[in-house]
Amino acid sequence: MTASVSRLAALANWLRLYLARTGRGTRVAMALAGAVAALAAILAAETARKRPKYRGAVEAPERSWIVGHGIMFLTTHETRNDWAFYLARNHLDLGEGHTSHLTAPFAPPLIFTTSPANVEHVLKTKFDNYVKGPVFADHQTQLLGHGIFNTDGDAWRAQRKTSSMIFSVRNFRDHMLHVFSRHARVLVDKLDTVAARGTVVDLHDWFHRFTLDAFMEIGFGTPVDSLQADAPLPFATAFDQAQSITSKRMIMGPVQRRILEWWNGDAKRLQQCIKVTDDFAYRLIAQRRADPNAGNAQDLLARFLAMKKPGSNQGYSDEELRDVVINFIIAGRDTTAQALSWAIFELAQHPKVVAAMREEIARIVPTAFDSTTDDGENLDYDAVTRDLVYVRAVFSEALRLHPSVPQEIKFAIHADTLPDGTPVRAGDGIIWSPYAMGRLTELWGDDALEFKPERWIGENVPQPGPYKYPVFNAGPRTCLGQQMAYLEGVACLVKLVSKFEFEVVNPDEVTYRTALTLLMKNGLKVRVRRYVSPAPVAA
Ligand code: HEM
Repeated sequence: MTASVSRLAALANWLRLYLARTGRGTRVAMALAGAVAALAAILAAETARKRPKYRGAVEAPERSWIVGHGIMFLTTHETRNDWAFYLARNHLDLGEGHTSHLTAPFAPPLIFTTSPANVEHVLKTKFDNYVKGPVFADHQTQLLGHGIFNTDGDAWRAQRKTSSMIFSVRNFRDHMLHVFSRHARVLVDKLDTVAARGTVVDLHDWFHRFTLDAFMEIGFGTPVDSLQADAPLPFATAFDQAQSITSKRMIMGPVQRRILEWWNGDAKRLQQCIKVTDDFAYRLIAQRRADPNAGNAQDLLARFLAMKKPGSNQGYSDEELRDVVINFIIAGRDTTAQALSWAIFELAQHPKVVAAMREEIARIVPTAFDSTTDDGENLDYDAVTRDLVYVRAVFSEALRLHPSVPQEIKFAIHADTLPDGTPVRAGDGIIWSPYAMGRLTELWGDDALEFKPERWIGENVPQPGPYKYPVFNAGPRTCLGQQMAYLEGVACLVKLVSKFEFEVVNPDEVTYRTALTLLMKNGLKVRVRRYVSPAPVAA
């Protein structure tokens, strides 16, 4: 921002000196007016070209003359998800349904929907017609390369097949649960120390370190022990910043984003961040290639190292493995760390929910309250994956209001019609917002904005299904790690809630930073106290 202002000031100063020296004020003013008029005409024509010309295509509100929703896109970046909710709410209140059009000069034409039927159509029924495509690739390739989040077709299928091998029930039960429990134990010990001192900690940062440590072991067979370090790893800081910069591109055309990023310095910042994340990934790959025992390992990277590329006799190159590492760190670290952060944020404001969790934990895994035993290794798999119904509901409910992937986009290959009758042209982008969908009374009832795990529980309570609740995506590209996320999230919540009380010291500052995932912009600063469970009443 400051750089932009000083560039503008320098330009104005140069113009002032030039006019004073040459005495060409009138001619320059006329030329400038002509240039502004020409630019306005180009922008208006470009925006009009993107506008739907057929009946039944309703434009989203908040449209400006000449640039469509362009100004809204730019000015609402910081509050992107709430803007999506506002847009959906406003559109529904106007009686215009769940789907609207967004237009801006040089951006791809976009259809924004919160309709579960439309989401099902895009993610499952017409899966082959809706792809990540070249626009998404233009935005994300710098960071994600050709990893699983940023590919379609055979390249995606091959990566999905290889990576799905680690997500087996046997691996969950015999390996992952123990890894999560062990790293959660480190977190508990650290929290114990700060509870004794009464210091404030940023739990958001600690959760990212916890999930990174666990995933580095599970995914790449390489411990990093970042929870033990005094500060976040430089890699992690660079990674978060790179995500934030690339997510701004979501609604920009290629020319527009290049100019803007050059102007505001993001282009240079992104390059620097990617250098840090790449160095981290390449070091990891070199270590594994040099490890004589790597051949016996069963982790994700080991499987890719041992694999030949589809239709070829060659193994994956370092560049391709770099893409695997970066994509899976986003998948395995960020999403679950953020779900845990938002869950604790909600729990700190809902003591009755915490009491209900403790009641369930006391019934099903009572050893969790015992600080003298290392319950870490002993958490029961069936308890975590099946019996702790209320704790699981807390995790689902936190994700409903705060989905780790708050917004998604796919592009149409061929013209089509959505189930609600909205026509789609070839090349149109379809955006849906799990964040907005999770808050709509039309989908969740009058108490949609309340944090209420009870809504998930009960014999006759229908589960929402993945299209009304597309938090884990759905269809052939459904999240591969959903079960793993619940395993990690529930195990961690059991340990934390049975041992600590959390007071959020910056509740008014807690908000998201617009990025691919739902990072907390100012962290989650908490004061921690040891929870002492009441002594059992003698019968
Ligand atoms: C609360 C936690 C999680 C949430 C909310 C979540 C959500 C999602 C979403 C929305 C997608 C679709 C992204 C897209 O295509 O643009 C996705 C895909 C994926 N997720 Fe997760 N995820 C979570 C945890 C995990 C974990 C722990 C892993 C394990 C590594 C994982 C692995 C994946 C993979 C590999 C894909 C790509 C699937 C494909 O394109 O075929 N996720 N996830």
